[in-house]
Amino acid sequence: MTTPRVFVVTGPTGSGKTTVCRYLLDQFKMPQVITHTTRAPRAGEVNNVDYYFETPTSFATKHYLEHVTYSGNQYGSSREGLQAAWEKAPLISIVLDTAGAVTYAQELGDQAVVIYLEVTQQDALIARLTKRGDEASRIQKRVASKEYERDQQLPAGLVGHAHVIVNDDWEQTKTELQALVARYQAE
Ligand SMILES: Nc1ncnc2c1ncn2[C@@H]1O[C@H](COP(=O)(O)OP(=O)(O)OP(=O)(O)O)[C@@H](O)[C@H]1O
Ligand SMILES: Nc1nc2c(ncn2[C@@H]2O[C@H](COP(=O)(O)O)[C@@H](O)[C@H]2O)c(=O)[nH]1
Repeated sequence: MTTPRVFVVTGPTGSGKTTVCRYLLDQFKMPQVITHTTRAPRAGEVNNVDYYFETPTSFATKHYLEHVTYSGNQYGSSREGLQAAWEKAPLISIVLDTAGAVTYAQELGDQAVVIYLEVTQQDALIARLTKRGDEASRIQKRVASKEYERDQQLPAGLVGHAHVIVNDDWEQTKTELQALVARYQAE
């Protein structure tokens, strides 16, 4: 029987965290934990699917396992969200910034399978955000944030715990993800 675990997908903005979780859902039926945010939806994002989009007032009423401020917006995830996803499948995923990933590793231990995504060329990250359709002003604000700088490196608290995947080549990334899922499906 597969042990319940959460794949915590973290890394810099634009590194492919959301893309990886979509792939895990499509390919392996791994439900994604939906988190809460006060940021405005991007084009095509849907409330209760991509995020629970909150006002600052409604955000404050929720009970979080962890919450952070990222580039001026608030984000948070709950134990209830994890349980709801685990009711559907033993292997689930969540997208978090590196501060959230450190908290999950501390709180959940081996139940948290942390994947740190990185991209060799930093220019590629900004090009990907532009291609994704992010407004230039939002990209500039994000790139100037201290969280952006921080997430460029694997935090000390995740060294020896995280699986590092260089997401330059999507085909190679898929191969590494397939191996990781197979390993945890068998444990
Ligand atoms: N290996 C890859 N090669 C090229 N483009 C990629 C690759 N992986 C993801 N992308 C593209 O890069 C863009 C950013 O990816 P994604 O939204 O998954 O990043 P993210 O890490 O979730 O970003 P953020 O933290 O800003 O939400 C998307 O348009 C996605 O299609
Ligand atoms: N610690 C947490 N980080 C979260 C959560 N939900 C999303 N995120 C991370 O925030 C940034 C920005 O996300 P974006 O969708 O605005 O690009 C990114 O690193 C996400 O991984 C959360 O609940 N907790």
